[in-house]
Amino acid sequence: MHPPSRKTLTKPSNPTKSAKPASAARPARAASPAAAQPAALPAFALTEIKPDSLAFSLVGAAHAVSYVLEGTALPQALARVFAQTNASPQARGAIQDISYRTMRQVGCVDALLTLMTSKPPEPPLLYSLMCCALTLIVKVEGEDAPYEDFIVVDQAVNAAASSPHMVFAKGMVNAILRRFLREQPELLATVMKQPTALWNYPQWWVDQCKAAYPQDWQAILRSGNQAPPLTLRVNRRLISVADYLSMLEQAQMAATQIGPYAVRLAKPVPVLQIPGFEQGMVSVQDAGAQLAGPLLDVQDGMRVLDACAAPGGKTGHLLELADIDLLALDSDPKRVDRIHENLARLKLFANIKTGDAGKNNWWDGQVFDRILADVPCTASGIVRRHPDIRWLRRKMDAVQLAASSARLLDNLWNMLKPEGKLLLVTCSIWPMESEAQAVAFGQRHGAIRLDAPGQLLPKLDGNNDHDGLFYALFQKPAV
Ligand SMILES: C[S@@+](CC[C@H](N)C(=O)[O-])C[C@H]1O[C@@H](n2cnc3c(N)ncnc32)[C@H](O)[C@@H]1O
Repeated sequence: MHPPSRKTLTKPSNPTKSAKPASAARPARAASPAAAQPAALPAFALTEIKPDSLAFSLVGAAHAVSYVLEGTALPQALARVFAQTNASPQARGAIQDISYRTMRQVGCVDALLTLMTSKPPEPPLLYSLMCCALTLIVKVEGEDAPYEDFIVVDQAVNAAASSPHMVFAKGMVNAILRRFLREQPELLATVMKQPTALWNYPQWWVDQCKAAYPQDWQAILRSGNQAPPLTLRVNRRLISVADYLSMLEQAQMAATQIGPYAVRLAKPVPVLQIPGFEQGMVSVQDAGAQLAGPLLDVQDGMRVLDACAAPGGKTGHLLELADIDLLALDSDPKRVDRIHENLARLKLFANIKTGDAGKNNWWDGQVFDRILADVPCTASGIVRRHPDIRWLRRKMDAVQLAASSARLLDNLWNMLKPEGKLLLVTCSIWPMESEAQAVAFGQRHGAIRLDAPGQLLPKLDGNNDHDGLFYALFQKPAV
C-alpha cells in the first residue's frame, strides 16, 4: 500500500467520542484535531468546471476523502467541503454519494493504485481524486454502475485539469483509469488476494471480526459494505403506523413495517422529503436502535435518566412511549444542541443538560427509576452508515472506550433506585465493549441481569434489517 494513504488511513482518531449517528445524516460530532487545523490541502475553488458536472462532484468528493484521510470524520469533511463551495443540492448529493462509495471501496482502489503506479499520486488531493474515480468504475457485485465508464474517465480528467494542484497529472489520470478499464479482470484478481482489498477494511478489523465471530465474520463484513436503508420510527403520539403507511402510499413512497414502530422506505430520500418529518410524525432511526425504548419499560410518572443522550434519538422514543420526567444528559455541548432541535421537532419535552455522566456535579441527588446508558463506543456495528469509521479507528480504541464507559456505568449505578433498571447499549460488535463489559459490570455491582437481546449482529435480510447493537438490561437488587 502506498505510504501516504496507509499513513493517513491509520491516523489515530479521538476514541473518547462516539461516532454514532444523529439522524439520517450523520451527527455533528466535534471536529477532530485534524479538522481543526486543516492540513495543506489546496483551497476548494471550482471556477473552471460546471457546478452540475460530474467533474465538479469528483473534485468535491476528492476534497472530502482527503479530509477523512487526514483524520476527519466524513460528515464533518463533507460539511467543510459544502462550506467552501456554493454547490447545489444535487451537486451536494452527488459529492456525498461519491464520498460514501469511496469509503466503502478505498481498500480495493488503494491496492489498485499501488499496483498501477510506481509511487503514490501526489498531492493527497490527486490520490483522493483517483480513489473516487476508480471507485465509480470498479464493478460492485449487486450494484448498478452509477455512471458510464467513459464519462467517469472524461470527467476525472476534467476534474484534474480544473485544479492548479492537479493539472500537471491529467495525462496520468487518463492513463491509469484507461489501463484499469483495459486490464480490469487481471488487476482485480491480483489485488483481491489482499484481505484489505477484498473486504475493504483494515487488516486488524478483519482479523478481530474473524476472531470474535468465526461463523459470521464474512456476513458481518459484507453487511458493512452495503448502503443502509432509511428506517423511520413512527411517533405514536401523533400517528399510528397504519395511518403513516397510508400517508406514504398517498405520497407514492413504497415502504414496509419492520418493527412495532419501524417503517423502512424502499428508496432512501433526503429527510426533508419524508412525509410528516418536519411535523414530528417520524424520526430516522434504525430498527435495532428502536428496541432501546421498549426494553427500558418506562411507565407514566417515572423519573428517567438518558445519560449519553445526544443527538436524542432514543430520548425522543422514550418520551413518545410514556409521560415521564426525563433528564437528557450529554457531555458534548454541540451535540446537546441536537437534542434540543430533535425534541422541538417532535414537540416533546425533557430537562436537557450538558455534563459528564462519570461525575455527579449535574445531579440533584434524587435517584432514577430507569437509566439508559447508550455509552460512547467504537461504532463498529454501524459501519454501513459510517463507512469512514473503519479507517479512522485504531485497534486499541475499543479497549480505551470500554474502560471509560465502565467508569460512567459505575457512577450511574449509584443514581439508580433499588429495583430500578439500567439499560446498557452500544452500537459496537466488539465483545470487550459489549458482553465482556456487561459481565464485568454485573459482577462488580451484584446487578441482576434481566432478559435483553445481547449482541445483535448487523443484519440485511429483508424485514430483519438492523445495525449491529448490544443490549444488556440490569436491575438493582431491593434493599
Ligand atoms: C452513542 S452516542 C448516544 C446516542 C443517543 N443515545 C441517541 O440514541 O441518539 C454516545 C453519546 O455519549 C456522549 N458522551 C461521551 N462521553 C460522555 C460522558 N462522559 N458523559 C455523557 N455523555 C457522554 C457523546 O457525546 C455521544 O453523544
